[in-house]
Amino acid sequence: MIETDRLIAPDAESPREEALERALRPKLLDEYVGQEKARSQLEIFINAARGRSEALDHVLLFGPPGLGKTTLAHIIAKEMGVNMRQTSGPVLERAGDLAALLTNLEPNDVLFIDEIHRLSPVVEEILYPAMEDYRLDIMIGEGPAARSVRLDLPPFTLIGATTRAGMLTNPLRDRFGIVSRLEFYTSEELARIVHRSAGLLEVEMADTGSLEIARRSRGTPRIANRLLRRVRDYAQVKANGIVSSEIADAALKMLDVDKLGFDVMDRKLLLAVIEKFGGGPVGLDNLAAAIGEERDTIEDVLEPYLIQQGYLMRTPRGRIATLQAYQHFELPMPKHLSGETWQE
Ligand SMILES: Nc1ncnc2c1ncn2[C@@H]1O[C@H](COP(=O)(O)OP(=O)(O)OP(=O)(O)O)[C@@H](O)[C@H]1O
Ligand SMILES: [Mg+2]
Repeated sequence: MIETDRLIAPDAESPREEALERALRPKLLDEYVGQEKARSQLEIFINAARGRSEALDHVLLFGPPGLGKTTLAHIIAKEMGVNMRQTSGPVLERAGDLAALLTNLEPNDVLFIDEIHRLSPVVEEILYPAMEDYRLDIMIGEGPAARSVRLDLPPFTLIGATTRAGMLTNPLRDRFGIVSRLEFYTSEELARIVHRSAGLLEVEMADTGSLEIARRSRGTPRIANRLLRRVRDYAQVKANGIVSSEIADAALKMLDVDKLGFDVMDRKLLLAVIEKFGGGPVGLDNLAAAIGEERDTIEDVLEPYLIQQGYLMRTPRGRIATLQAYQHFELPMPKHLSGETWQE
């Protein structure tokens, strides 16, 4: 029944999982759990824009995979009462691809560009005047016959999503009026999400069961929903389908997700820093080679949660395992960590 090789990988892997996710996706701002800051800001801006019958200002959503960027983009369009067109950075190869999308928008529509840090420079160039003045400047023809044509666009809202705000060029970032950073969710928030999803999936769930799943979901709704589905299978076969905290715990143990929600890859990374590199500092390339993972996967997917939870530190000289990491694995602490005021 396990459909992915990394159970807690925060990116959606199969088309089947994407379909399942769509079914669980909240549709309105009120159903969107957590992210208080982003939500309360958006609520005001959306109401104001609607009140003036204007397009909402351009929105940049950033944060690790699976925290709800795509979900929020859909919600914004829905709350604005407009259509949403969706594309992604790598798909827009030529200026004409973007022009085709933009010229088809209705007034105040949303254009959602996922992975916006991967736009090609030529596409980015024509996006600037489109965002700023709702204007397209495109070249038609080649050589001496080439001429520039200007097209007026209807007012629209660009929503960009990225896991890598740092990779956006400054001119692009500056053109977003609303910038929202999504944060990892607390266990209580994730428990609410699990509870809601369990209702939609018609899983019988004890509150203690949702909390057990929530605690082990790496702060990420996508992982929480995925673990819920696996736990449901287990409960169905082993326990009349009712998910108690004991059942959740047993299922997650079987799936090799530990008490902190770390899976095989998390443990491999932390143990490599500790055992192969003496606790660090170790550079990203060396670490990637040691555990056989891509640099990008380490930076985008594995590290953010380990850093946020205080198991790993990112320093100018490389990654360092913290005291907590040694304690988690019950390993003897190196001297430099046993003192109280250890400094890098
Ligand atoms: N705030 C939330 N409340 C309830 N469910 C949520 C919330 N955020 C995300 N989810 C659930 O998590 C799933 C993944 O969210 P989403 O696809 O929006 O993540 P993402 O940030 O776009 O990820 P990626 O970076 O991989 O594109 C959604 O299908 C949805 O069911
Ligand atoms: Mg997404």
